[in-house]
Amino acid sequence: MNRLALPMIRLDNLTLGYDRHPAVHHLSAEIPAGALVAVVGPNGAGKSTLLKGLAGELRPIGGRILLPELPAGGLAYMPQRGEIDHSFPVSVFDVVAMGLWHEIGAFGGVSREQRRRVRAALEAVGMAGFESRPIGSLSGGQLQRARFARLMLQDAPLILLDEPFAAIDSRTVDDLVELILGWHDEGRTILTVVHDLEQVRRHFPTALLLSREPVAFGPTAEVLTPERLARARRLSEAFDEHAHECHIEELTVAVAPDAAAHPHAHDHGHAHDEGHGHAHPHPAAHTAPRPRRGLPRH
Ligand SMILES: Nc1ncnc2c1ncn2[C@@H]1O[C@H](COP(=O)(O)OP(=O)(O)OP(=O)(O)O)[C@@H](O)[C@H]1O
Repeated sequence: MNRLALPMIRLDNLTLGYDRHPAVHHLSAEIPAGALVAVVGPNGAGKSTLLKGLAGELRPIGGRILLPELPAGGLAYMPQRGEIDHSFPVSVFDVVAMGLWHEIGAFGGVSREQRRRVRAALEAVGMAGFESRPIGSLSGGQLQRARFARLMLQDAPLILLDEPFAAIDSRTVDDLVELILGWHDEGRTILTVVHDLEQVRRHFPTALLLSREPVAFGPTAEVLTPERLARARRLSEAFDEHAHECHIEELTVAVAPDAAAHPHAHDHGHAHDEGHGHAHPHPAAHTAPRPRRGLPRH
């Protein structure tokens, strides 16, 4: 069977948001296993929110996230880089070794073989010799390399990266892009939030253009057209930040195989395949609680 034919991620009319205010909605898509997808869109488009939902950190307000091919512990998520406490007394080695947590558990020690793997991961990101350095002493680019090393140790088939190239030097960006392309060659499924559209055009075969709803999903050259980018900007400007969940009728029929119920969903013919009988919900996110009320505001 063609490995690329299997959906790694399936979104069914998904709505994600905060305090029941949608941040991104009407999102339906099938992302095949092995895809390398750039998630793009204007500020506030819902890109980070989508990744949080996929990572199980945010429960859907409506619709479903299905990860039919994902083994337990098979998802590695790298959120946006936050501030780090520079007085935090932990070494680069220890931070990177946290990538082995699913093997080691909360109280386990690191074996000789695992130490070797931590060192190999540091070497792969160009950080050999930095093992004993306090994490707080690293530059922004070095810290991002260390975070990539930690992610590598998770050895996950599904990788979610939120703005991994933000505020780092171009040499580091090039190295991190190479690592991502290597993971893609290994057959992993990768979703990366990227702001630089030139980078997306150069390196990412597939793009998902979001603007509070999906604008387009498919081959990058077909997604990043001037018309679609303009539409994304218009949608973003028109979005009502304070709207409650809308089109409740749609949300309650989210699992019905009726593409007409979510017309924005398949801009590039990524039609639903209702035949994946082995699909099981995401362990953390899955189905939304039943919507309580609807205010069809737009
Ligand atoms: N924790 C939160 N609580 C409430 N609202 C939030 C929260 N996080 C994000 N939002 C809102 O959700 C919407 C989508 O935000 P999100 O961070 O997903 O967008 P984004 O596309 O990643 O934006 P950017 O490119 O600026 O990082 C925005 O209106 C944002 O203000």
